[in-house]
Amino acid sequence: MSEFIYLASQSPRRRQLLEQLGVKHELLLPDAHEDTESLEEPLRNEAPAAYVKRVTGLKLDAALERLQRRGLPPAPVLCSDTTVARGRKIYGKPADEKDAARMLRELSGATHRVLTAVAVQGGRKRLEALSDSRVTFAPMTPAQIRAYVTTGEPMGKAGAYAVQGRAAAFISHISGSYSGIMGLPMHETAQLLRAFGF
Ligand SMILES: Cc1cn([C@H]2C[C@H](O)[C@@H](COP(=O)(O)OP(=O)(O)OP(=O)(O)O)O2)c(=O)[nH]c1=O
Repeated sequence: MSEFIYLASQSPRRRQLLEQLGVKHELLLPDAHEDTESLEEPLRNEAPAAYVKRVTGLKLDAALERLQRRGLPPAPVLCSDTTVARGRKIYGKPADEKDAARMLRELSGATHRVLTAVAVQGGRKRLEALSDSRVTFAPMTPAQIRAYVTTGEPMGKAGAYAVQGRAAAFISHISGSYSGIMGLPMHETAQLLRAFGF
């Protein structure tokens, strides 16, 4: 039985949340030449839940390949992906500030879903979980959206906001998993890791 897991994620939120669970982990980050962006391209008409699960699987495949290539000691590998969705529309990480403002305009005054898939593989065993939450944004004025985008917080975040940051001021209601919205659902992750003996 392994003493630690590999966290294959560049997200500081995921690292922080895994630390909160008290699980010993090492980062398994991509090489400079690895193309991680293209893994996150949605297929045409792909439903959000199918999308987030598929991307998580691709991240995990890439991470396992990396582990082999580097000849690192074996241990379970954990990957995750978060996406925001309204109906079938998928909101990933904004390309730039303009894109962030567009997303926030569309999310303002409405309820959307935040889906986070987690997958762990150890040996040949692969287990997956999906966290599905709902977040309601109060109406935001154009000036509020501009000011929020200027903080830089939306960049690198699905749906162009951070529940754990200043966007909290605009969130009137949440149902589901706060940690899942932030990027790693603690309950589901703990359950998966328990199945690997943690
Ligand atoms: C909705 C929301 C997302 N996010 C973040 C979590 C994820 O880091 C990011 C979604 O992008 P992801 O593609 O899920 O993850 P990532 O590219 O940051 O990291 P990696 O693929 O290496 O694991 O959005 C928040 O921090 N707060 C929020 O409220």
